[in-house]
Amino acid sequence: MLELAGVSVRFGGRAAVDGVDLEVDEHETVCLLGPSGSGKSTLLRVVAGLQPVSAGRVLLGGADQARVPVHRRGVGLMFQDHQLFPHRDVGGNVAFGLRMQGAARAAQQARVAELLELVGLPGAGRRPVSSLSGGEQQRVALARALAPSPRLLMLDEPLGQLDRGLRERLVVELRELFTRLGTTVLAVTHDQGEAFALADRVVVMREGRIAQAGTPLEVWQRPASEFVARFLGFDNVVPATVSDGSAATPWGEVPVPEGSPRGEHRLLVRPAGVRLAGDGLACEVESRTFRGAHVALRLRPAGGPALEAECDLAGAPAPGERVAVEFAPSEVVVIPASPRP
Ligand SMILES: Nc1ncnc2c1ncn2[C@@H]1O[C@H](COP(=O)(O)OP(=O)(O)OP(=O)(O)O)[C@@H](O)[C@H]1O
Repeated sequence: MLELAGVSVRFGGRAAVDGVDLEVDEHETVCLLGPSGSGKSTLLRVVAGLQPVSAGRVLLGGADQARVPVHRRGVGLMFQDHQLFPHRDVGGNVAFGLRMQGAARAAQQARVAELLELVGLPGAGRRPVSSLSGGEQQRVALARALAPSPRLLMLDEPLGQLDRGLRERLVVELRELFTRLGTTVLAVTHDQGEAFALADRVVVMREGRIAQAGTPLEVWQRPASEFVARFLGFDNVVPATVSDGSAATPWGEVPVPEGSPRGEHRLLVRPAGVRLAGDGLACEVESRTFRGAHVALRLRPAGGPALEAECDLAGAPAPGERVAVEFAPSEVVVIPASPRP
């Protein structure tokens, strides 16, 4: 459906997007994820035709888009601030793309009603936009983007402004909706929770390049680099010398999964793999945070950097207490040393 080949965008001397190759299949939802300034929005604007490339090609349905203007690309756009037209009612907003397409009035009305039904706002066509809550405005913006049946829907921080609870609900709704409609989606977010909940595939960006692409599970289970691991919020990363079955680290010997590459690498231990034990690495509890079903501990070990651990609510040690921990190899990932990213 969408293919980017060697796409670069330079502003002055700096590459905001640097030689990106990316494919999005029909019916697939791909989320671009990355820190601020990593080039996500620029890439989206390139696909939409709002940003010329310095190098590379953009193909939609196999056709080069170099000379195709924005309104002929057949892509739908929904931005963070959803930019509804304040002087039009809900129906007028949703009908916008249909008017642009020159659809007949009756067809517009039928499609608007269908879309409002779809996004959970049946019969809201006459309401003024100003009377809607943030979440409702988001739904209207989505209905407006979907109304002309774009072959590719692009979302830039679609839930950016909303509070967390609402975002978590909407992201589930979006996913269900896209699955049901078979929409092809390219979305941008800097929130990994959102990306992982929404996407069939996530693409982690760093300084204009792809640091890792894979299913949410693949990326979560096997971050390709220390950058990706830390971006996902995993802070237990240390240098390690891996030999058969275990690794020498600043925390002492840590068991590693079978088949881990030997040699000088980085080692990640997910917090769930740092377990309180009768015997093991001596640590002092620096802090504990209740996180619903478990407690997150920050530990100061006798040697090496701080460790994040998880334990049950019952019997969670208090700050200042001394504990011992051992490592569960199933939660250990050896990250092969490689040049950037
Ligand atoms: N029109 C422009 N002129 C000059 N520099 C730009 C322009 N647009 C973007 N940039 C720069 O390109 C880089 C990538 O920006 P971009 O907005 O694509 O990042 P992003 O990953 O979407 O960030 P955010 O999450 O903050 O929106 C940034 O360093 C930005 O300052």
